[in-house]
Amino acid sequence: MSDLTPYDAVLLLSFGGPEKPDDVVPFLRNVTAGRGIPDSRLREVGEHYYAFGGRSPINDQNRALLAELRRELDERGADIPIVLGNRNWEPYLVDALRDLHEGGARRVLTLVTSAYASYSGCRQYRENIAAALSTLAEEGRYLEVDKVRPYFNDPGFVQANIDAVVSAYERLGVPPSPEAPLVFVTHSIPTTMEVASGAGNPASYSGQHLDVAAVVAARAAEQLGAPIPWELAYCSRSGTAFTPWTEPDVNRTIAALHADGAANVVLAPIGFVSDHMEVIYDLDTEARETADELGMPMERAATAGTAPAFVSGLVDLLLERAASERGEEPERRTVGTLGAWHDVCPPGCCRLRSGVDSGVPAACERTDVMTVA
Ligand SMILES: CC1=C(CCC(=O)O)c2cc3nc(cc4[nH]c(cc5[nH]c(cc1n2)c(C)c5CCC(=O)O)c(CCC(=O)O)c4C)C(CCC(=O)O)=C3C
Ligand SMILES: [Fe+2]
Repeated sequence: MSDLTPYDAVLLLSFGGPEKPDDVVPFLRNVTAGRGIPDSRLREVGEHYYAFGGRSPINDQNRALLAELRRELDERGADIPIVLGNRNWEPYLVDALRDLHEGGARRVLTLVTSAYASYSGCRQYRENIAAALSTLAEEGRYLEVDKVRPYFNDPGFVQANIDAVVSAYERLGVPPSPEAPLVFVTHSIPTTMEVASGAGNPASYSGQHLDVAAVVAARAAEQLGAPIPWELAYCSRSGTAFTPWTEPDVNRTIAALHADGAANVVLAPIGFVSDHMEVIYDLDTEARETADELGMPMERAATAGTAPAFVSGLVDLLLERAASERGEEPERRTVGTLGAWHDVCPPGCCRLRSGVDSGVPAACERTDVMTVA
């Protein structure tokens, strides 16, 4: 019998995506909320979605992950509700929390579908939680919500990525070498966000990826029996050309490797937890076109998705956090050199810009305020 006390519900919190063409503009209006971008521009931004029938695979992938988490919790005898809530689409976060409250939940543990710590993957979700809690408080519904620490260096998540890289080389049929290097890929972010992600933390967003990449490459190399030359590249840059974002772009990296004599390439999207739009468009469509034009056979490694090692690692993290809240000292398992991230973010953690307090309230953060009884 696994104990998730003091929690009485688990929330899987994600980005959300459109399910049909008519959803695309309203979805993008949510993503870009408050920036007043005209619908005509949103339809252009939505081209990737329309090219896939107006449907993102992300919601199906989250429902599949939810089902696997449910199965794993049942298997361990953890009788606790688990539901899905999204930042930008149905089921919306606020509705998911309201349903949980209606069902009697008062203390909720959240798992976000971002493994790495940055504004996009950490604080922005915590801002969404704070906003939802404030709406619910106006309805007289009070909940306490915690969030599981960033899990990029969780042994389960990393194992799923090691297995995926080994399988990708097996499909490629060419062992790793300078002729068949490995490119780890993640989401590009503005460099201001990258700098802010490292403030007060053991590593920035890109530093976290480099640490995971080193472990994945070393362990996969052991299994494949050859060292793996690797690099970290980025995809899905947006914003204007005047704003610097983390580089190099994956297409540029593929071309540079080709120029240096690589005849094949393996892409490993370690920055994403499932094969959503950024993966199927930016990698399986765009990067594949780049590799095809260069005549380079390319294999794209799977994302963690619903790999048993990943799912089991996530449930370990839920149990770990519950134990910590009960005042126990559970083992905080990690791989790599960085160690376990904080359970509760320090004030100012993962800001949009370093040193700039946006004034937007964020939940799951230490208040560092003395309360007088
Ligand atoms: C680091 C990061 C992750 C990885 C961590 C994680 O997995 O959470 C991520 C995930 C995702 N990003 C997604 C989609 C979008 N991201 C956008 C815009 C942006 N992302 C950013 C960063 C990230 N984003 C940033 C700095 C922006 C620009 C500022 C802004 O606009 O906030 C835009 C707006 C249009 C555009 O600018 O291109 C869209 C539509 C989807 C859904 C995919 C689907 O539907 O399958 C997912 C999972
Ligand atoms: Fe954070």
